Amino acid sequence: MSHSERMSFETNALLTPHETLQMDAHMSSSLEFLMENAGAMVARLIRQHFKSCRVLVACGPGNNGGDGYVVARYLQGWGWPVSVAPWKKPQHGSLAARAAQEWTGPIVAFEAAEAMRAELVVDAVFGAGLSRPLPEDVVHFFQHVPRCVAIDVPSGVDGVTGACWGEVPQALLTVALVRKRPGHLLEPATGRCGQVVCVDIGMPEEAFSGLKARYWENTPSLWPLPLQYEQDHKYTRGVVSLYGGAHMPGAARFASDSARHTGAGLVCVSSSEEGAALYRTVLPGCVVDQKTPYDSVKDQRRRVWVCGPGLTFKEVESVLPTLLEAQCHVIADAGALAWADGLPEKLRGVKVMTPHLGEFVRVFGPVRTSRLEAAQQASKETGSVIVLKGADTVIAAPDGRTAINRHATPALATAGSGDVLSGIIAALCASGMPAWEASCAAVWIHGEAGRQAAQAKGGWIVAEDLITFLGKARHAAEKSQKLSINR
Ligand SMILES: NC(=O)C1=CN([C@@H]2O[C@H](COP(=O)(O)OP(=O)(O)OC[C@H]3O[C@@H](n4cnc5c(N)ncnc54)[C@H](O)[C@@H]3O)[C@@H](O)[C@H]2O)[C@H](O)CC1
Ligand SMILES: [K+]
Repeated sequence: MSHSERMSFETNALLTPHETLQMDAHMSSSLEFLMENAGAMVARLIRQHFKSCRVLVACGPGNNGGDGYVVARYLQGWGWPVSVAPWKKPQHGSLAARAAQEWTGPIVAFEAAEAMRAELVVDAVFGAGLSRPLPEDVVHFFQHVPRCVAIDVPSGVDGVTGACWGEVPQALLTVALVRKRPGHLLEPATGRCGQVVCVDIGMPEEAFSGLKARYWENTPSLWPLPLQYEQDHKYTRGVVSLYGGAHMPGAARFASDSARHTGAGLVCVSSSEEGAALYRTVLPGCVVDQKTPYDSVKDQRRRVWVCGPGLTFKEVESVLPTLLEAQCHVIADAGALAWADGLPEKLRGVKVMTPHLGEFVRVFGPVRTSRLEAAQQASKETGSVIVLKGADTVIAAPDGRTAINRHATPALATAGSGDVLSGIIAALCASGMPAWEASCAAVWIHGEAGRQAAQAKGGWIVAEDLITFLGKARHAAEKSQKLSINR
C-alpha cells in the first residue's frame, strides 16, 4: 500500500460531492449539528474578513441554502443588518426548511435590485454537486452583486472538474467545508473562488470510514522523499540516462543538469558520434558515450531514461522502442510525444508522460470532458502516469489517484522549463520513488524552484536559473516533511 493510500483523508485530501453525500448519509442523525456548525463557521469567517455591513444571503432550496439561513441568523445575532433572498424555498420538512424556519429576520425578493442594495452577498444558492446549467435568474442576480462570499463553491462550479455551469458568481472568499474540493484548485473555477478557506465543521473521524481518498492537493506530505545517508554512493542515489539528440542539444542539457541538481547520483548521456563530441564539452559532470540504445540497456544500472527533449522523430524512433522493449522506466516528453501523434498506443509501457495541453491533444485527441477527466482517462488507458502541465497541473495515476498542483508560478512559463521537469521526475524515479509519487514530488519541487528563482532574480527567470534552485527546492520539501537531513 502506498503512502498516499495509507493517508486516508489527511488535510490535503480533496472531497468530491459524491463523497460528501456518502459522509452525510453516514452522519444522517448529526446533519443538523453539521449545518449549524457550517453556518456558524462561515459567519465567523465573514466577521474576520469584513467590517459590519448590509448583508444579503442568497439561499437555494438544498442544504447549501440551509447553511445560508444559519449564517444569516449568526450575523444578525452579532448586530449586522441582514436580509435573506430565497431563490426557491426549501422542500417542506427538509433540513434546510428547518433552518429557514429559524430565520425570523427580513426576507426579500431574489432580484438584482436587492443584490445592488447590499454591500456583501453570501452565495448559498447551490453547492458543489450541481449538474445542470445555472438558471438565468441566478446568473442575472449575481451579475449585480458587489462583494460575494461563497459557501462550498460559487454556485455553478462543478466541485470535481472545476468546470463552470455558465457565468458563475465572482467570489472574494469561498468557504470550503471539511476539506477543499478538486474544483477549488482547477481552472476556470479557481479564478472565480477568490481566497479559499477550509473550515472544520465538527465532522467526526468515523464519517470518513469506508471512504478512500482519490484526489489530493499536491503537498510534500503526499510523497516522502528519500533521505541522504552516510553510506550513500552515486548508484544508491540513482542513475538517470538520456539519449542526447544531435540537433537540439540544449534540451538534453537542461534535463541532465536538472536531474543532477535534484540529486541523481549519475547522469549518463548516449548520443551519436557527432552529438557525443558536443555533449562532452557542454556536460562535464555527465558520462557521455556513443553506445546504441541496444547496448546501453544491457547495463542494469541504467533503468531510468528521459526520452524526448530535443529529439527529432527519427531519433525517437531509433531509441524509444528499444527502451520500452527492455522495460526501462521511461519519462516521455516533447519529441517522444510528437512521435506518438494521434497514436497513444505507441507509448504503451512508458512510465510517465509530461504533456502540456497542446501535446496532450496531439496524442490523445480533443478534450471532450475536462482536463482532469481527460488526464485520468488517458492514464487508465495507457497505464502511464500522466502529468498534464499547466497552472493547475494534474498528475493522474492509472489506479485513479490524482493530485492537483497549485505550487507554481507564472515565471515557469519559459523555454526549457519542461525539459527541467522531466529531469527532476527522472532523478526521483531513479532514487526509488514510485512513478506517481516521483511525478508529484517533481512538480512541487519544480514549482518551488521557480518561486525561489523568481524571488531571487526579481521576477523573470530562464531555465538555467531554475536549475540552480533545484537543490534548495528539494530541501524545502524535506523541511516541510520534517525530514530534513540537517534536523
Ligand atoms: N458534509 C458537509 O460538507 C455538509 C455540507 N452541507 C451543505 O450542504 C450542501 C449540499 O447540499 P445539497 O442539498 O446536496 O445540494 P444543494 O444545496 O446544492 O441543493 C441542490 C438543490 O437544488 C435543486 N436544483 C438544482 N438546480 C435546480 C434548477 N435548475 N431548478 C430547480 N432546482 C434545482 C436540486 O434539485 C437540489 O434540491 C453543501 O454545499 C453544504 O453547503 C450541510 O449543511 C452540512 C454537511
Ligand atoms: K454556493
